[in-house]
Amino acid sequence: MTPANDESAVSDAHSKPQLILSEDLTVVDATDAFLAARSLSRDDIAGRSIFDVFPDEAGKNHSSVPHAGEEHLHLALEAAGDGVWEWDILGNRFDFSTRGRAMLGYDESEIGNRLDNWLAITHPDDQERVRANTMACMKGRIPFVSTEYRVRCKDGSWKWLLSRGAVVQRDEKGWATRMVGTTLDISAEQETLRRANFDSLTSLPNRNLFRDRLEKEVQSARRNGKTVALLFIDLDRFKEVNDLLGHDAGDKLLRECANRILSCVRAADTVARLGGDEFTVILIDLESRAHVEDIAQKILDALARPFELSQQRAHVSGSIGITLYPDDGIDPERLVRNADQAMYVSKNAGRNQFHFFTRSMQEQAWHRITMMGELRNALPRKELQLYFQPVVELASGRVAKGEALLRWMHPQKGMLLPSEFIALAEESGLIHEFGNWVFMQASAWSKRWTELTGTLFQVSVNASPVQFMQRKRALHWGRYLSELGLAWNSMSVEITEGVLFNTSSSTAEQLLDMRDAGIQVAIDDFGTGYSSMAYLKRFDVDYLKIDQSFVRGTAPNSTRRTIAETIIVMAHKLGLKVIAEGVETPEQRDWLQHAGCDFGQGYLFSQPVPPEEFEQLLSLHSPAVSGR
Ligand SMILES: Nc1nc2c(ncn2[C@@H]2O[C@H](COP(=O)(O)OP(=O)(O)OP(=O)(O)O)[C@@H](O)[C@H]2O)c(=O)[nH]1
Repeated sequence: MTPANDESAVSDAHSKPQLILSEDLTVVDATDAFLAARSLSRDDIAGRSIFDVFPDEAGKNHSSVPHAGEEHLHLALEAAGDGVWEWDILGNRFDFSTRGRAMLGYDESEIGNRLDNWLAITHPDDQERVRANTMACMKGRIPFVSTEYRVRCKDGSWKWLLSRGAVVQRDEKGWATRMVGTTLDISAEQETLRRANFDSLTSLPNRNLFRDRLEKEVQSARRNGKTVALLFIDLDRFKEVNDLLGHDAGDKLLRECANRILSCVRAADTVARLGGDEFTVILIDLESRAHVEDIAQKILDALARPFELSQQRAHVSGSIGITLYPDDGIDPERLVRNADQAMYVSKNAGRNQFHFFTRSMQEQAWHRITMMGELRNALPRKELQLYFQPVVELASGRVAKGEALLRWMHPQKGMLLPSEFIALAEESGLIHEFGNWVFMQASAWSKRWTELTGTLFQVSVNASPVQFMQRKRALHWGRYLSELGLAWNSMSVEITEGVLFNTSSSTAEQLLDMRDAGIQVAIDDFGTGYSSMAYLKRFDVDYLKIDQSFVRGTAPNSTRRTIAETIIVMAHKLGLKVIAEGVETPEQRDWLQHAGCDFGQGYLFSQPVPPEEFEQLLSLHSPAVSGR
């Protein structure tokens, strides 16, 4: 808000001889001092144009030097702004008051007295607007001119000015011969506006301005019967750039991404950064769907080029979701959601690609939202249950351990496997609650079966990488075991190799804490990921679980079996025990036993079963239990 229309400025300034003007140079109020000096009452001036209040002074002659009568006008104008200008069009003379010049750091001797001298220090991007607005006023198309533009100060910086003025004299043919006006420094307001609307890292429009633009483009397309495309872009694996090269390099990459995306679109299109590594593009005046595809592909190609970041080279890619107005939706909110959903489809399909929004995506999204709501209630409604699958010692054939597996007994859909809901639990953060519940339940069963069999009976639980990510949600499982009075190796935790490779300190610390508490660690699905032996040593892992793809359906002498045998030998050399998953036939069991594998798990022995059934299995294989 400028002083001219700031109500508080009116009351604060009553002691000074000031006149308060609105944007169109109408008098809002005046200070008592101002009125007293001119023998005017408030009623004489309030709500009237400045040029009506001072008709005699406004534009009496062409002279660029204000004569005595005009001083009122100048005083009044100067009180309303930081500077007063007067343009004698016939005399080609543009006068800017001392106060106005001082605002920009220039004195009387600097910058000439012609309009072009001032236009020369006007920002090139704003010159045309200044000219066009002034011309409109001169031609009488608008009663007052009001333009925001940038001017270069003496120190080289740019200031945002608001210039308002009017034609105060015309010749007999109606040509404007003289204009006067005021100039305000609005840099501070512009800066506030800029901060509210632009992203400070990339200078692109931020979420705020993006929403605004999308709404405007949709309105304009509605009026003109045009199509708008909205692209949602999320960089792939950008976190790795931050983790490996540092946050500054990540920032640099984001800035470069902004430039690359900008270079793929036209000036009238909008590129915005919503935050993090998320960008959006609004494409207008579309010719065809193929046109959108071309631009999306261009953006993907641009992002896939290597980034040179302070002597280091980085690679990322982008996943893009696209939605069209009006085909997919007419509401901007809806369009953003559509594009976001389509972007997730690109991510899940392998990244570095684009997908258009489809109705079935919307249905899937609804399905996810519904499932998420139901999942939140699963624990309180006691719908979660543990099943157990035996782990058999191959040499003796006895059930040596059990793996706890989570099941969701969905009231309508029946029993759901972890693959159908764990990703949702990870996304919603419910995984922390679920993980703790599983550990506690499984510990209780371990305790019971240890008492029942008379020997320590270890139960393993699966832990998701997400459970290790937040230090503030540390897994206090070791403490829980002591409270239960359970032995240190009553429980083991199965993690995937990815957890070992996670560079975050939280993950490493939590894993080592767990090891310190005596909980054993097994690596699940071994052989399918990075399979680095060095990491196994670093975290003092106890068990390797060979992925079932190396066992189930494999032929004797096949490469898969050779890999499995090699893993067994290497693991033993490192002092690790090996569990083979997916054992389905006696032939596979015999081969594994021959290869020196310690334990086996699979349908040959038993499917995962509820705890009561598991207990029966135990009694079949354990003399202590069967003897009771
Ligand atoms: N350098 C930098 N990093 C940021 C900024 N804002 C967010 N981030 C990081 O950007 C990363 C965004 O990660 P995600 O999009 O979740 O993950 P991603 O690694 O890109 O993985 P996918 O999207 O699944 O392919 C997080 O690690 C944030 O910490 C920023 O302004 N500068």
